[in-house]
Amino acid sequence: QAGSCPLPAATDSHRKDCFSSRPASTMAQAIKYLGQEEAQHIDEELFSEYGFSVDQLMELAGLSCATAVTRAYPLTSLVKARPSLLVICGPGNNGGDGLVCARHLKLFGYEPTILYPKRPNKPLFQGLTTQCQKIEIPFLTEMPEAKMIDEAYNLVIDAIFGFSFKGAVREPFGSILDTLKKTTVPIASIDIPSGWDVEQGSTDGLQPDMLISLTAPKKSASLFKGRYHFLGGRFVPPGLEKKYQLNLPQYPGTDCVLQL
Ligand SMILES: NC(=O)C1=CN([C@@H]2O[C@H](COP(=O)(O)OP(=O)(O)OC[C@H]3O[C@@H](n4cnc5c(N)ncnc54)[C@H](OP(=O)(O)O)[C@@H]3O)[C@@H](O)[C@H]2O)[C@@H](O)CC1
Ligand SMILES: [K+]
Repeated sequence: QAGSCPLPAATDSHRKDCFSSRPASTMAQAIKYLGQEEAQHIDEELFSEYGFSVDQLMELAGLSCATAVTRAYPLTSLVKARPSLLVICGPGNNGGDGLVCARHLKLFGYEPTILYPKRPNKPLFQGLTTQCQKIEIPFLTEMPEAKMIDEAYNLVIDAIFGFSFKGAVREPFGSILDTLKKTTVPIASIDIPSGWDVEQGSTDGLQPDMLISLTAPKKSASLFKGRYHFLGGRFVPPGLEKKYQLNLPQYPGTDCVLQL
């Protein structure tokens, strides 16, 4: 394909620009890290102005998360005999992303188990729960002890809180996060490490090994110290990206995730 590039002596960066849908000038600008209100405005606009439904975007978000997990922790890299994962889902849409992620990971050959202690009484979440139950993903009735988690699972997926988290953590999630802090298995956090202030992070909170930022990273992601930071949620319309000056990097080919 390189022969079709109109630039003379196409270097790698020239080639990238040739096959990019955006002008070269925007590619160098740094990706924007969003504040809490800005993330919520973008979310609302996707529904109100752009006509998306929650379940549509949740499906794409959860698929991105499952795909990113397969990149960072391929089946062949897992240390336990079984490809077991613990997915902990919270009471909002971050928890919904976790349910979708668990379903895809099961189809990708992993063995997820879900903890979903506070379930919203809404058809969307009931449907996502049924879908997981029907493909024989087990649901735990209580949070295991840290030692048991370290023995049983290769990875914990943290889908407890996302960009709407505020204030002091309420139960049962305070105890769940306290237990998670005592575990040594890697943690992959969806959108925000749960318990972190969306903008300021947390000095004594979770220290996940992986962060999957959805749509665009939030401000606290600049404090993430783990090994893998991925961007997912490849559904942002160009008009919205421009309005909020997100400066999103180009996803490779047809991929739904990108390692930052
Ligand atoms: N456009 C996008 O990018 C898309 C984003 N998506 C995903 O949605 C996520 C945002 O979802 P969200 O707005 O539903 O909020 P989320 O963060 O899950 O939490 C809300 C829940 O937590 C609770 N809660 C809050 N604070 C608490 C506390 N201190 N202690 C205890 N509980 C607390 C709060 O309870 P309440 O205050 O209502 O009692 C409520 O039940 C986002 O991060 C991304 O993952 C995708 O699905 C689709 C496209
Ligand atoms: K999270």
